[in-house]
Amino acid sequence: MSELKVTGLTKSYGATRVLNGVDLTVPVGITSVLGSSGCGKTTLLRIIAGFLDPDAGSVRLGTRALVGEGRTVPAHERHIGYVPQEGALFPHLDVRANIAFGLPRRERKNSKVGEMLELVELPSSAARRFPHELSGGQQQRVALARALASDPAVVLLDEPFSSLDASLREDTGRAVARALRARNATALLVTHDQGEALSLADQVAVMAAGRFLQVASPDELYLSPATPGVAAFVGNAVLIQADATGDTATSSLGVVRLRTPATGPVLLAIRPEQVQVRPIGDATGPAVGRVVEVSYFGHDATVRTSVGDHGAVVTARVTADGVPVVGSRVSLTVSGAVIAFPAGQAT
Ligand SMILES: Nc1ncnc2c1ncn2[C@@H]1O[C@H](COP(=O)(O)OP(=O)(O)OP(=O)(O)O)[C@@H](O)[C@H]1O
Repeated sequence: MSELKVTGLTKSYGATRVLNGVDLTVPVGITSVLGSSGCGKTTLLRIIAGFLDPDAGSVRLGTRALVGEGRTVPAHERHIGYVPQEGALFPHLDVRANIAFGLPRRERKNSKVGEMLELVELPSSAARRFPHELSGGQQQRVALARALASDPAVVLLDEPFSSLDASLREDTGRAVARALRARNATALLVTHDQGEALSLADQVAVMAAGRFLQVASPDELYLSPATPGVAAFVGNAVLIQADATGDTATSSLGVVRLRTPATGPVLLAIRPEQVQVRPIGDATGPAVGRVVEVSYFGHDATVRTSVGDHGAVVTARVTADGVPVVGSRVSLTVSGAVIAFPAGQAT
């Protein structure tokens, strides 16, 4: 499959600008576009697929311009597979006919359908079933099989797991990623779920307000966020003002160790797993907070506490046996080295 390159894409709906000069290179592998609702992810995919024209900019596939540079290739000539959120399958056709739909007549033979079912880890017996006889996860696997059957140059997946429940979402996501990798696909996976983006993709592009804040591998994105906004969005860091003097900074959570030395006003990005919560009196730490909300997940829980005179809310992740009561006062300590951004850096 080929590399997809998007350059300077701009798109407005009426007076509202939705894409603001977007640049992105999608190499072979899985690239995830991660962003909150309404930031322009689907608009980007629809332009790449050819369902929508940009106001400016270009999309290239390998050496071929798909749009921009004076030409517009129609959607059906772009060799792009599209997997939408849900409801992609034709309800009156069985799985075999759904998968074969995009194939030239001479290729609509059993072996190709069987090969695609095997690729997406469905039994060959699924071929005779109709979409309403499949689970949501199985339907999405068939939708991917249909998109891949015609050997597209690029596969676009628009929140393909968002209608599935949590456990099915994880299993289906892994199966889809395995199938894409087995085909050596160039895939663009749109999601607003950071866990999905970080766990499935080779490259993650974080989008906000019609532009990319950072494009990096999952671990680089998590460990070295480019801006406070990326740190807050990926990994749910709390941003706290502090005063840095070299290796440490003084904040409302006490003196914390910095990942890289800094001097003067900084914005700390503190992740929930870095905040230790203990009952007051049990080795009280440098800061005291009041528990305002607890979300219990079983394997762990997140505890939101209000700290200091201005009531800054700090989130901590605690083990299931260490969950404090809402309204109680707790001692807070930050462990490990913390990421610091210069105060005033754009988000
Ligand atoms: N055809 C349209 N006409 C006018 N505004 C539109 C149109 N399509 C989308 N928008 C607006 O453009 C913005 C971006 O929409 P888009 O669907 O690209 O976002 P998204 O990131 O995919 O959101 P979601 O995750 O909720 O699907 C939104 O504010 C949306 O309301």
